[in-house]
Amino acid sequence: MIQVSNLTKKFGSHISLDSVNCEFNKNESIALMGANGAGKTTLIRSIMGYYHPDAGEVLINGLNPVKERMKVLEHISFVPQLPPPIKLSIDELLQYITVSANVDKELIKHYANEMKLDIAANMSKSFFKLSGGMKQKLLIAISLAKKSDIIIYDEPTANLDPKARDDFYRLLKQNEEEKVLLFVTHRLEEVKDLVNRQIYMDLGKIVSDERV
Ligand SMILES: Nc1ncnc2c1ncn2[C@@H]1O[C@H](COP(=O)(O)OP(=O)(O)OP(=O)(O)O)[C@@H](O)[C@H]1O
Repeated sequence: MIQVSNLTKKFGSHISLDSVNCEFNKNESIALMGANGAGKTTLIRSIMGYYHPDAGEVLINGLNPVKERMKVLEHISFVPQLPPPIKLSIDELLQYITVSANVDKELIKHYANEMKLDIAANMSKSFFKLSGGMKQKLLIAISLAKKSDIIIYDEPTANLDPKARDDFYRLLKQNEEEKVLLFVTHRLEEVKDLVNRQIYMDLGKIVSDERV
């Protein structure tokens, strides 16, 4: 589903990805780990077509994510490390997502409810005025409701309290079948039951890739 071939990405003279090769297929749940600056975020941004590679390529279901970004993003649910500074109200945001990405609004509300986010009480509030944890819960609810075949999470639990983390992992467990789940994390023990592949990066390279 995701093929990364000889992918190199530089920022100035710094090599963030150094000829990376990997493949991610259906029914794989991958913990992507490594020290700060190892290249994890650069890899997932490259998968989503944010960056032009300096060499090599990424293919998502055969499509180039830089050239066919909109088509590729239809297949991907993504929750970033830091929530984006969205100025829309929750109501407007849900409306926008429902129309632009064809996501079922009621399903977003369902998952928000499962994440113990009181969406009804916050409908008119701006997204950026929610607490860090509330933003993350809403983004997670949207990512699950989107029903994509590729789910990418870049350390999504930093702002979640332990109960919310448990809720999140439970929902994810119910939703991982027939998908690629790519989970950037520094806490393997939290996602151990969820993943069946563990990849470590260092200095822009994959240094270990184990199926577990
Ligand atoms: N937009 C950018 N401009 C310049 N340098 C960048 C950019 N994005 C990443 N880098 C550099 O690329 C390297 C890899 O960064 P990346 O964010 O991919 O690491 P990471 O493994 O996700 O780290 P962390 O665990 O801290 O999130 C770092 O040295 C970083 O400074």
